[in-house]
Amino acid sequence: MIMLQLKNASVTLDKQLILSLDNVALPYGQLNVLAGPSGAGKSTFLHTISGQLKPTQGEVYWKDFSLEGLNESARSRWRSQNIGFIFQDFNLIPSLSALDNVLLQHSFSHWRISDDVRQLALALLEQFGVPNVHKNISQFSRGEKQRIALARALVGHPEIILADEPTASLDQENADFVIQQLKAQAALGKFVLVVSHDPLVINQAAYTVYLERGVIQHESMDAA
Ligand SMILES: Nc1ncnc2c1ncn2[C@@H]1O[C@H](COP(=O)(O)OP(=O)(O)OP(=O)(O)O)[C@@H](O)[C@H]1O
Repeated sequence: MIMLQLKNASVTLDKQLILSLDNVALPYGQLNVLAGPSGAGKSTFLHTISGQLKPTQGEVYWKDFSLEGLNESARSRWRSQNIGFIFQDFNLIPSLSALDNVLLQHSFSHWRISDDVRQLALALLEQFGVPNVHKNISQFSRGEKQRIALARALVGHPEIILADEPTASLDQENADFVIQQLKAQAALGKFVLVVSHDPLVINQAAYTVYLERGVIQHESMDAA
């Protein structure tokens, strides 16, 4: 059941202790939320568990697998094969179409995009209600952009989904849509962790970790 584990892990940047985590254990199969005030270390936490940042002390375990022994390029490969990311500001390429944005990662890592991947990208965009997938990103609404970003995050079948404030720039209807999709992914057995201040998200979480000044203040389990 436990997917992510950190024990006695810390991150020091510029001689400042940014994260100090005695014991973090988060399960897959449910919506996990990381909350806390600005500057608490939430983004640093995401960077650490995704291997973009090596902890100064301690190790990150995904199931029994530690990122510790991997060099930077191996960690980067592991990340692109295992993690789907969703961001507050979508991080889409404005000059590309919706479909090309969803396929972009694959076009970097494969010399040719297979028909299966293209079909999956089209199916996800359709499932998420994105009209006219050949239109340029700049012509989509914010809600549609986050749906495109969701499709991009899921097209590689990642086992881990990390979202950084995914609802912060959306209206309630679109925010709800994103939360429901993330919950549905968790229900499929994936590991889902969302960084969020949004009460809409926190209310839907099965498990919330509150971080303050780099330390976990409390954790709460919900019946949601
Ligand atoms: N590269 C760095 N060097 C030094 N300090 C850093 C670095 N990156 C982040 N910090 C500091 O680490 C602390 C935590 O930053 P982080 O971005 O993880 O917080 P956060 O909880 O995600 O904040 P926000 O909600 O505002 O995005 C902040 O005090 C920040 O200034």
